[in-house]
Amino acid sequence: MRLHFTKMHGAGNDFVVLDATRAPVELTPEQYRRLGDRRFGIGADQILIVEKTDTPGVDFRYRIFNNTGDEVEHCGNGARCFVRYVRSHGLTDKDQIRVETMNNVLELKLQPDGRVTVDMNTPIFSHEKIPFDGAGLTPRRMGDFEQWPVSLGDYDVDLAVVSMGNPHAVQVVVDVDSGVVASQGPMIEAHSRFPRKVNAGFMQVLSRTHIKLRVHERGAGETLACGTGACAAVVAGIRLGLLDSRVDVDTRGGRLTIEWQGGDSHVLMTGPAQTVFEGDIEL
Ligand SMILES: N[C@H](CCC[C@H](N)C(=O)O)C(=O)O
Repeated sequence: MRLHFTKMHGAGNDFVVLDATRAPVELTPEQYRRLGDRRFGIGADQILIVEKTDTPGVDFRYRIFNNTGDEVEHCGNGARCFVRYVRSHGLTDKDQIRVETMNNVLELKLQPDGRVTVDMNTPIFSHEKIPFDGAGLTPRRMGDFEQWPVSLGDYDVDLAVVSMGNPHAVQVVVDVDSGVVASQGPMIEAHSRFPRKVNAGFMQVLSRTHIKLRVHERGAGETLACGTGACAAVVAGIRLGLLDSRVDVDTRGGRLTIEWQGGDSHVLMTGPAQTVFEGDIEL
């Protein structure tokens, strides 16, 4: 099967984007893995599928597959690339579109400076919905939030847990470049207290309006940036009393800006979205 694709990235989190608006794209997990493979395929953290939808008030459907082949609920950096893609491929002439994912509807807006703002909806804190099993743990209360002492064997890590539609465990660390991402990321990702695994975020607070963030992503390993991870880290940092309502997030791939007014307000994420090349692949 010959597939036309577009290679894109949002702050270094990279994607293969496939257009399924004219004909359905139904691939096997092995074929998604091949597309994401940096040696035997194109190479990407995630594969994004653009589909039509007949849901009233919604412009497109947005499906996301990690490069391990599993379909997931959300991808923030991918959402920014999504709107860049549909505009540049003539699938819409709107500057603001609404797209539905597995469990969400997002508003995506192209900004005059070329960046994209995504309304990421409200964060989810219910342990049942994250999902997170905190049974038997005594959380440390900080601000109006909790840090949960999850055991990694011979030591505990203090995790703030939140979902942006996909699960995140955020740890406040003194230095994101101290090696903790490589040593702790895989253990947290696969920890039994996260029944559907989890994206493991490591946040270094530089000021109340500026953090450094590295994320070991569920089903992709460490990525150069994680959009939902940046939202989760800022939401957790605000509730822990460490951050103000608008924060610049420096990731290894670029800068994202996250805004959240607390409560039931929506999280807004603004950042870059770039097309790298187009091509065809024989699967
Ligand atoms: N690895 C994530 C999906 C991609 C999220 C990330 N690339 C983003 O920008 O939000 C998960 O399994 O939930």
